[in-house]
Amino acid sequence: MVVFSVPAEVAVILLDIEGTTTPITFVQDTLFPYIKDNVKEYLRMHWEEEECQEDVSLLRKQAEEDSKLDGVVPIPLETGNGEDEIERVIQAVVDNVCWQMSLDRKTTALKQLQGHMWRAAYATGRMKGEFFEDVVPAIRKWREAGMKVYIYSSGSVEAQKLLFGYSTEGDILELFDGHFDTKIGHKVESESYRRIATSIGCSANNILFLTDVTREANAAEEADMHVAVVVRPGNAGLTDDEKSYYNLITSFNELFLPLSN
Ligand SMILES: CSCCC(=O)C(=O)COP(=O)(O)O
Ligand SMILES: [Mg+2]
Repeated sequence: MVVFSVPAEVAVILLDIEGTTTPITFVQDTLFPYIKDNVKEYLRMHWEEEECQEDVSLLRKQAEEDSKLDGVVPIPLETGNGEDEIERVIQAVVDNVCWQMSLDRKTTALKQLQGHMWRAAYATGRMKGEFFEDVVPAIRKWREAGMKVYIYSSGSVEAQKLLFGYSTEGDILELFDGHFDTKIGHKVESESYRRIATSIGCSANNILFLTDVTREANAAEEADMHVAVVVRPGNAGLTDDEKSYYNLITSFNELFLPLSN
């Protein structure tokens, strides 16, 4: 087993979700199809609610920002409250969501709606968050060794809390000291990682970030975080240059903590 020795200055482990704690297949085959299959019904049921209208406004604003992109679906304002008019706007929202999902976009607007939609699926037991088998035991060990553990995912904080709160391992939210999503900034921008360090109250070099995406690893490294790239079944392949540049781990068990020396 290859071992990555965590530098002594690291006191915080920051984790990505998809491709790091959780198989990409769970996201692609369970979480995302639920959205595509249920978005129209969800919008019809919740249309009059404030939360739903806030989600739609955010999606509309995002569509305006995306107006130059190929295939973008604009979301018109309702010009009345007749059933046909509401149905016309709902259809535009559905088409916009499906367009964004076809590109696996990580916009805050899309992720916010998804988080709200998954609430019912988790609460009724229709879905349970899944993790690679090494994940939960390793996090428990890190915490016993005094590490703080945070999540940083494109999935909204609400979606993250559902995944860890309703999981195959039960409610494991207590294992985390906090959560970050794209409200702090996008995962490929180094400024996001600086803000996370400030928010946690430590230096960036006190943090080790684990992710499957090298553009995210690169941004974190630029902000002075330590990084390791997680190689899991089903993740995108890495180039030879990436394989030789980054510290790679295939399981959280490959992290060797300074306190366990
Ligand atoms: C609770 S996260 C749901 C998965 C998701 O929507 C997503 O975008 C995951 O992205 P990540 O940044 O964790 O790779
Ligand atoms: Mg990921």
